[in-house]
Amino acid sequence: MAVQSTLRGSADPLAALYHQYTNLLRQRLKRTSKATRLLGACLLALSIIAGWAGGKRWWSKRTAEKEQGQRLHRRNSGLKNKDGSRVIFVPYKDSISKVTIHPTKPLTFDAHRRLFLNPPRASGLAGGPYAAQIPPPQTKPGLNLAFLHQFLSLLSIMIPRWTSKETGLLLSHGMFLMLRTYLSLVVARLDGEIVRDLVAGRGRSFIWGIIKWCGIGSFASYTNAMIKFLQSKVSIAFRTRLTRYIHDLYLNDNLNYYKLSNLDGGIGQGADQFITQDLTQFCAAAASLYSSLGKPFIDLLVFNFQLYRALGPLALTGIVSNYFLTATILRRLSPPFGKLKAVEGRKEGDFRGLHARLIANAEEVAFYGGASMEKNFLDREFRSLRKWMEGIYTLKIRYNILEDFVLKYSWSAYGYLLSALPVFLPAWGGLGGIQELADAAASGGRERGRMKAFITNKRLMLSLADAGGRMMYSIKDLSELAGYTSRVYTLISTLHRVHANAYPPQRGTNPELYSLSDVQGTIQKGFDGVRLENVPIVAPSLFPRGGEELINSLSVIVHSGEHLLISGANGVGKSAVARIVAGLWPVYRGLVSRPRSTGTDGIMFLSQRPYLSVGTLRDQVIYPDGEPEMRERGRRDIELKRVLEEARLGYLPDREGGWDTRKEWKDVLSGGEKQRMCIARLLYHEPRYAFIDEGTSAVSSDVEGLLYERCKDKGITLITISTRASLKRYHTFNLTLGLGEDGTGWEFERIGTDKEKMGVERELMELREKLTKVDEWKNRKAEIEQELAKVWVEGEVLNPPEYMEGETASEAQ
Ligand SMILES: Nc1ncnc2c1ncn2[C@@H]1O[C@H](COP(=O)(O)OP(=O)(O)OP(=O)(O)O)[C@@H](O)[C@H]1O
Repeated sequence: MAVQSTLRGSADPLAALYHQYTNLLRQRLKRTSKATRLLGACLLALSIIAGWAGGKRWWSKRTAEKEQGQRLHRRNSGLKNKDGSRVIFVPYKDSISKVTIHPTKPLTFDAHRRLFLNPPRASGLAGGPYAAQIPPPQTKPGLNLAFLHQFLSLLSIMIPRWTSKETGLLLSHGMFLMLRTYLSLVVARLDGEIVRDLVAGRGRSFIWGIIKWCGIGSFASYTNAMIKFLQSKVSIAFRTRLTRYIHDLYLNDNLNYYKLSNLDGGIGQGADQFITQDLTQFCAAAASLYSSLGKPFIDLLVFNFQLYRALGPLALTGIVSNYFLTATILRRLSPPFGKLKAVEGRKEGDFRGLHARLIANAEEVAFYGGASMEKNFLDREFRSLRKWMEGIYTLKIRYNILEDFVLKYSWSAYGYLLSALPVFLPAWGGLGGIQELADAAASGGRERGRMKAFITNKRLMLSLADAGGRMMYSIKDLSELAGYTSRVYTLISTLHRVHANAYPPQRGTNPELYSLSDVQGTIQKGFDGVRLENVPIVAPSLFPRGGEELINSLSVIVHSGEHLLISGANGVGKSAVARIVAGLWPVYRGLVSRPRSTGTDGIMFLSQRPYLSVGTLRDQVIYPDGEPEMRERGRRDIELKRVLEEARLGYLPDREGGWDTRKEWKDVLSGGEKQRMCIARLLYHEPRYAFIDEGTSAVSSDVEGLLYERCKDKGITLITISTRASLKRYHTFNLTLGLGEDGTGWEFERIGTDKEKMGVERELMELREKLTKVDEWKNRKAEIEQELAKVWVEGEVLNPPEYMEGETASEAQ
């Protein structure tokens, strides 16, 4: 027959493989003996029974696990494993799903530090004189070596091992991508055959072709759906890895979550936008890039090969040079999408941050009636974001016109030209040209042959154009990915810097006094007491600036049972002392000694603003412990009830509906109740030492006294920060800050000493003396008022008005 597909010569490799193995299996089965078959049947039966028993056990274990999960979820609780991992239970659909979280090993962080803090010089990310910023400002997010280094560094977190789950996901994704390419090839061939049969008027073949088309179509749809599904799975798997890694680095004993925005400042206001939005977009872009680059790449290889066979080397040269030309033009003319996206991310973050701030302080703003001011801030931020985005869209218009024209229309025209090669230049037209020459010798059917070859080639060309187009579109996607990559890399590098306390002095400059590059103090943990020796109290500034000295050199020691009151005017640095002992602020010079642990048997800090966590009522009392820790310590709800009663909050469990009630506690409890809840935490944890920063300022003085006495009875040594002199009676020592002319002096004295008593008596005598003069002052006051009541007119004195006369008369009486 004259009509032959140019592709028919290539036997379908998958079909051949399938036939070969089914034949092999059939032959093997025919050759087996009766005994072997019997043995096989027995083994099959045994495995079915074993499978059933195993399945039953698995099912009952799962049911028990679910019940336990539901109970623990209700209590906002989980399980702790011996290897340090935690099992938590999260609602999933109508049931509860179990999630095991393994903490990142400290060694992993150490190993990664090289990637994030010490990048190769060639990448252009090495700090140089700009170590204050990561990445340095001269590195623009875009398609460059810096992007490659950043992406590979993040990849080492997203795919930590070849044996990890993500590798499996990527492999199966890749398999489906290849399957899809193969199906496109089959579809292209089938398309040609159907048109050929239609033109030839062969009804049966035509119908058979349509049936095959539908079958392949449904399989192709399944493949497409799986590709999308696996892409989302890859994206969420990447996100899970990165989020857990970042959380482990962000929320740990080194207090990185505090230091990141209060001391380092490398990522601006906060990490929330980075961890939520930017990370999601990065993972989605990275996962889609795999298919948007991977699939077209496979398509390009396969289709180019097929077209090379069908249309000859001239066409292939044309196609390949077309790619290079297009890629060069688009790359030259594409705006810096990476940089644009990175800035957009930052602006989105600022806008979102303002909203979060308003939600957190809604009550305060409402009392002030500050809605219009807040609206101004929000509108201004949104306007800036809008302007930026409009700018991006305007830049995109020009690029999109060019991109569309080049990729859709000029490529199609080029495709027609290439498909016509076998017809007009058979000698240059590959297999198609040979076919053309053969058909020319035979009589009839030439047009039909051309038609089928053209349809097949045209479809291949379309798929190729589509693949090539997607590759080219990926240039833009890649640039945007570079922007997201830069944001996520910046976050992780900054976290590593905070974690490792890596603040090298800036080259060519001397570090400022009290800069993070020049921290020389020592913290000694494991001391039974609190001691500061020649420690300057310094309010830090964001790196690389130096901090502001509040107190030149403080030396204090607090032993067990010697309660200390820290007093002084506002802003002199009372809370700063607590921040330094807690490790929030650096110890620039001198020595700070404190107990090793925070919490039970160690030291606790109650901040000036009472904090209430999300979770149940129980969680509020036992914070920062969770329920698993509480059970581990062998503590029971009945003890919590007693603790609440001691803090004068015994009515709460009944009022709020039990220990497992979850509410927005910061809105439910009053100011005084919040402070008493914090005292309840102290009574629950029973630390040896406790800093209480204005912890009872909203509590009535009688209850305040009771709370202090209760804490002392429990053996807690109190270090109170307060301006209330009445609190002196519960303390042994008093540290007064902010003395002297410049306010950097301090005095440490025992309360109730002779010196102090003399001071009080002197004050009493002065007051008594003043009281003796009261009558004298009263008479003088009356005289002045009488004088003032007269109205002077130039030259004469008018009598006071009538109503004043009555008043002066009554006063005189
Ligand atoms: N995170 C911070 N970064 C830099 N400076 C800060 C920070 N927090 C507070 N300061 C500054 O440090 C100084 C001391 O603050 P601190 O909170 O210790 O005052 P205080 O004596 O406790 O005052 P108050 O009685 O009002 O609570 C203040 O001038 C304050 O502006």
